[in-house]
Amino acid sequence: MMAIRELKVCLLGDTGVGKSSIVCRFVQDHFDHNISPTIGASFMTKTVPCGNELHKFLIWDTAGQERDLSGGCVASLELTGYLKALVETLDVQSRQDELCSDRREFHSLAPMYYRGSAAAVIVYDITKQDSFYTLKKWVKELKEHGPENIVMAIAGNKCDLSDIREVPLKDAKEYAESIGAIVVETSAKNAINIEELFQGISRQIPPLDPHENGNNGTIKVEKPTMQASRRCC
Ligand SMILES: Nc1nc2c(ncn2[C@@H]2O[C@H](COP(=O)(O)OP(=O)(O)OP(=O)(O)O)[C@@H](O)[C@H]2O)c(=O)[nH]1
Repeated sequence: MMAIRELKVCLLGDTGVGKSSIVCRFVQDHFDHNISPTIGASFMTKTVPCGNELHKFLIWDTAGQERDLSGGCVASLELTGYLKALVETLDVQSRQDELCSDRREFHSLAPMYYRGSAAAVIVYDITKQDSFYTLKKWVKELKEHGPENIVMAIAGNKCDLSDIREVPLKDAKEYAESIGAIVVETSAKNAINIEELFQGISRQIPPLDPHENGNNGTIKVEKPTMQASRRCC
């Protein structure tokens, strides 16, 4: 018998750094050169074994670019039944209505995605120094407003393009160490370190107390399963 734990994870970072591509590679082992920019946010799940537990990642992929939410709301509200339940819990619907009418920028929505998250994957593009500055802004925001014990994982994506790199790995490692984050260079395109990124997160999540009897939001299941809740591309 294994305990299944639901872990909310959000992806944050500049537009075009590859957040959706990382999720798509992790959940579906697929890469799309023509992937569309995210509007609002998208949601997927994947369950992976971790020691004596199963970690069911509830992954929120957020939009990196500020957009007019009057369009974004439509996409964001095309939700699965499961997601609807989650959204009701978070009271996202009423907040989105409010935000749509105000046409505020998407960053106002970000707290809904990192609130209650066990982990945040903050992504930058190793070929774009600016995306590393944006990453630092996200870290600052998480430190100030995010959950207290949130696991932070930094992904330096597009490492297949290291010949045009602008951000040295050393800089990312030093920064990650200074904030107590995991860091890994990834390539969603070439499937490099994507599994390892999420395994690293799993390892940072303290195991459940074996004496607890499943009344802490966990479910006992017979066998490990892998699943994706919907297509991302
Ligand atoms: N070479 C290379 N290109 C990548 C990689 N990951 C993503 N891309 C490309 O980068 C572009 C942006 O990828 P997305 O996954 O949409 O980026 P995003 O961060 O989700 O962007 P927003 O939705 O705007 O926030 C697409 O053309 C991808 O094909 C990678 O590892 N290597």
